[in-house]
Amino acid sequence: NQFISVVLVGATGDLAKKYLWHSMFETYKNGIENKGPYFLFFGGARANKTFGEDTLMKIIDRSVTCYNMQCESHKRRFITVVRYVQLKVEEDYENLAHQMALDEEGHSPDNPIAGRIFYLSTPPATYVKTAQLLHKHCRSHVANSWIRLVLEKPFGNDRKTSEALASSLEQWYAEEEIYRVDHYLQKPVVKQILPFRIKNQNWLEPLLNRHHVERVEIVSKEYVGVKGRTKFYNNVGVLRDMMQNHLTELLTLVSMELPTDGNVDNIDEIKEKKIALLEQVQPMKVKSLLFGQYKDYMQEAEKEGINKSSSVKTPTFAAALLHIESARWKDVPFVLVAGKQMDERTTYVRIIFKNNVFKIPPTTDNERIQQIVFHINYGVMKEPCIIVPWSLHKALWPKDVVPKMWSQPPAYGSEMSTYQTGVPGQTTDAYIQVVQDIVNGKQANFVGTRQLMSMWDIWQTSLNVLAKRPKLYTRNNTLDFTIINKQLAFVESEHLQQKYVKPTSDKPVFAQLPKHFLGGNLYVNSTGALAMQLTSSIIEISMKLIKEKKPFHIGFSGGKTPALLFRKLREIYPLHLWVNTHIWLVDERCQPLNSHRSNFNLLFTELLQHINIPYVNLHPMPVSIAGSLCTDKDEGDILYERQLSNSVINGLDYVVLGLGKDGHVASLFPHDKSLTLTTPRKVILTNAANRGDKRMSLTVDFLNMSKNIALFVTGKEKHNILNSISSESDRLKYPVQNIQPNAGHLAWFVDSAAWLGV
Ligand SMILES: O=C1O[C@H](COP(=O)(O)O)[C@@H](O)[C@H](O)[C@H]1O
Repeated sequence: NQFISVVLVGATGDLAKKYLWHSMFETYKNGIENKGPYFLFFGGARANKTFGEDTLMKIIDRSVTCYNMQCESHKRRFITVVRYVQLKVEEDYENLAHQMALDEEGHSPDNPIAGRIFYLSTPPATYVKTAQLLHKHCRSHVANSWIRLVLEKPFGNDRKTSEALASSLEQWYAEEEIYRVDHYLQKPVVKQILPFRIKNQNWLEPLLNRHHVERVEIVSKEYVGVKGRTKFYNNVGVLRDMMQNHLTELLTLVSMELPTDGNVDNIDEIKEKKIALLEQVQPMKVKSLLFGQYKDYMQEAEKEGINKSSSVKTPTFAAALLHIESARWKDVPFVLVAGKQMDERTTYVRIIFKNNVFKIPPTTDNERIQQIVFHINYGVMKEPCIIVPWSLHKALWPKDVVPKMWSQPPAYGSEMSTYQTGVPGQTTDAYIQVVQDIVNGKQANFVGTRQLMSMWDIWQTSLNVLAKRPKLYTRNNTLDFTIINKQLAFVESEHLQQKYVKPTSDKPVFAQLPKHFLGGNLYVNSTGALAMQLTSSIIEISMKLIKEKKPFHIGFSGGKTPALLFRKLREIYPLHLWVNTHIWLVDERCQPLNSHRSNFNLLFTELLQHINIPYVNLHPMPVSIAGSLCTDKDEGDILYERQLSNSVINGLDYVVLGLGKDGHVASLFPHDKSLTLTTPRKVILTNAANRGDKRMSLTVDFLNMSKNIALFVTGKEKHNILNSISSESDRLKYPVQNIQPNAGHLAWFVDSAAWLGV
C-alpha cells in the first residue's frame, strides 16, 4: 500500500488544464481500484490562496470528465485529496514542506510516504530556481522514500543551455531522480517498436540495414497551427519543438541495436544502445534541411505581440535528411518531416525496403511496396497500428499487440488485404501513461542526460543558421521535396505541370500530394489500387444506404476507362448489394445497344453479365427506339428524364465520370450549347464535336445534384488536360469545370500516370 505525494508546479497552466489533471485523476482512480498506491496532490501556482484555490478547483472540474456515476464518485473523492498551494517566494516552499508533512502524516499514519513527485509544468526559465527550492525544503525525511523531479521540454534552447540546466540540476538531484518527459515515448505504437523488433528479430534484423532499406520516413504532420502559442513557438520553431526530441527518438527506436538478451526490460543496456546509435548520427548539415512557414504565421505572431523581424524566419515546417555513420546504416536516408498547419494530421515511421526484399517465392505484384509502417497517430488508418505486408514476411505480434483486419480504403500505397496489422492493446493516452510511468519509476521511458546531449549534438549546428526566409505555404500548396546529391531540395511548382519533376537519378521524390483538386478530394494511386479505392468508396456508400433500407442509384459514364472499375466491382461488390442497386447511364452514343461503340454494351460485357442484378434495376438510355437512333421524334431524352424523375428524386447517390482529353465530361463537349441551357433539363441530346456522332447525356444541372461524384482519370494521355484545367478557368472550353456538386461530395481519382505524365 504505497502512499505518494505529487506536487504539480504550474497547476493552473495550459498543460495542466489540457492533460495533467486528467492524467492525475486517472492515476488516482487506478490506485483506488487496485488498492494502492494512494495519493495526495499539491497544486502550486503564483496566485494567492483564495484566488488560486478557486481557479484550481474550476480547472479540475473541467479537466476531469466522467461518464458514469462511479467515476463521479471518484472525482468527488479526488477533490478532497487536492490542495492548492501558493508558490511564489522561498517561504512558500517552506510552507509547502510543512503542509505536506502534516497531510502525509494525517492521511496515512501507519504507512509512511513512499515518495514525492515534483512535476514542473512551468516556463523552463524557472526550472533551476524551483528545483533548488523543492530540493532545499521539500525532500521527505522519511527513510527510504524517493524523489522524482519531472520536467517538460524544452530542456534548454541548445546544447549549451541544456548542459547548463543539467549541471544545475545535478547539484541537487541524482540522475535517477530526474524524469524528462517526451510524451512520444508513451504513445502505444511507439512503445511497441522495440518489442516488435525483438519479437521478429529472426527475419527482420537481417533486413534492417543498408543492403535492404531504401529509406526511412519519419513524419509528423499536424493540421493545427500555433495560433495562441506563437510566443512559445517563436523561440523554438519546429526543429526544437518536434525534430530534436520526438522525431529523433523515433529514429533511434527503429535504428538502434537490440539488447543482446532480447529483453525489452533490460533498461540499462537499452539506454546505452540508444546513446551509441545517437552518437553515430551525423550532425545535421544545413543543406540537408528545408524550412517552411505557414502563410498566416507572421500575422498571428504580430497579433500576439511579436514583432515581424523576429517571426520572419521561424520555421513551422521542416524536412531533414539524416545519415547514420555505421556499417549497418551507412548511406541510408532517414527523412524526417514535421509541420504545422499541413493538409492532414498524421504521424508515422515508415521503413521502405529496396526491391531486393522478397518473400520466397517472390510476389508477382510488382506494384506492391515492401515496407513496415509504425502508424502512430490519426491519418489514413482509423487506429494506431503496425503494418507489415503479407508479401514481406509473417509478422509475430508482441504480447500487448493484437492482430486486426480492416475494411477501409487502401493505405500506404496498397490495399488493406495485402497487409497484416497489429493494434496495441494499450488505449490510455500518452499523458496518463507518462504519469503512471513516473509513479512506477519507469525511468527508461524518459530522456536521460547523456541521451539528451547526444540529441542536441545532432541538431546543434543547424539551430541558428536560418539564412533564408522559410518557404511560405498554405494547406493546399504542397511542399514536395527530393534528394539530390545527399541534400534536400524543394520541387518548385506553381502549377501541376511542374509539381512532379521526374527524378533525374533513381533517388526517390518525397511528394506530399495535395489533398484537394478543383473543389474535390484528390486520390492519386497506381491504376489498380485506384480502381480498388473507387470500388471501396462505392461499396461504402451503397452499404450505408442499403442498411437504411434505401435503394442505391449509381450512374456510370462511357468510354474505356470504367472497364477496369467494372472488373473490380464484379469481383468485389458483395452479392447482396446488387439486388438494391439501380444502374443508370451518364451518357450514351446514339448507336444500337449491341454495337461495340455503345456504353451500355461495355457495361454489360464487363459487369452486368457477370452479376446477379434484377433486370428492372438496369436503366440503359433509350437511344435506339424502333430502329431509329436519337431522332427528335423519338423523344428518348424526355423518356429517360421521366424515368429519372420517377425514381431518383434528389439526384443520383453516386456518379462515376471520366475526363476527355479535351476537357469534356459525360457527353458534354467544349462549347456545346447544352452548357448554357436556360431551361432546367436532366437529359439532353448533344453532338460530339469533331467526331460527327450524336450522344445522349445527363446535364450539368442534374449531375451536380448527385450526392457523390467521382472523376476517374487514368493514363498518361490525360496529363495535359489535368494541367490545363488546373491552371486555366473556362467553363465553356473545359466542360468538366462545371462539375461542382450542389451539396454532395466530389472526389478525383487520378492514376499516377495521368498525374505525373510518365
Ligand atoms: O510536443 C509537442 O507535440 C505536439 C504534438 O503531439 P501529438 O501527441 O499531438 O502528436 C505538438 O503539437 C507540440 O507543438 C509539441 O510541443
